[in-house]
Amino acid sequence: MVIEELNDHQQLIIKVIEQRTADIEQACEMIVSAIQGGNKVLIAGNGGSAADAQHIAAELSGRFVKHRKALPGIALTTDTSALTAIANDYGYDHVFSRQIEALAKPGDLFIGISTSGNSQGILNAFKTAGDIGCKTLGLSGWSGGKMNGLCDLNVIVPSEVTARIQEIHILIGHILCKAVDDLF
Ligand SMILES: O=C(CO)[C@@H](O)[C@H](O)[C@H](O)[C@H](O)COP(=O)(O)O
Ligand SMILES: [Zn+2]
Repeated sequence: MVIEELNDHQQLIIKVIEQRTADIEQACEMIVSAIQGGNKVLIAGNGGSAADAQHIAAELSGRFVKHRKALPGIALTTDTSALTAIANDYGYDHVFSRQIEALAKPGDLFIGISTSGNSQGILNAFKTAGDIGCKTLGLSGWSGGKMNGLCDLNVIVPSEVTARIQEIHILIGHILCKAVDDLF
């Protein structure tokens, strides 16, 4: 079992290198240009992708590898008061879009993470972020799901296995953080 899992991961990395390098480079340009322009990066996802959102945000406000100034990365998955109030009063599908309505400004970058590309809360968040004039970056899997067409760039990990997709998402997250570190 273990060697099969490791081999699956390795095969997927090879596919990502072959098929998605240009998209990941474009995603790096999006985050670099948002940060250079003095904008915020807002990030959201469910379950393991919520953890990814927090992980990436913390590496912006804290640090990734090198010491540099603190940067505005905010995960929309951490404020349990906001999450529970919005879910209770408006429905779970609004937990991210409502926070975006409250916090986002034109030029900010919203990163929505969904392995299926179909989580309604993330889809609503893309619609609201786009309406406000944010740049929008998706990290997804399968064929991109309903996130296709809802974000400026949807980086689709070519797999149908949630765990494998998530493993590549955090790799992409670290590459985005490296691109930001390289600015300083
Ligand atoms: O981490 C895992 C599975 O590896 C789960 O927690 C997973 O993130 C959850 O089932 C999510 O709700 C899946 O949502 P999504 O990626 O399709 O948007
Ligand atoms: Zn997981």
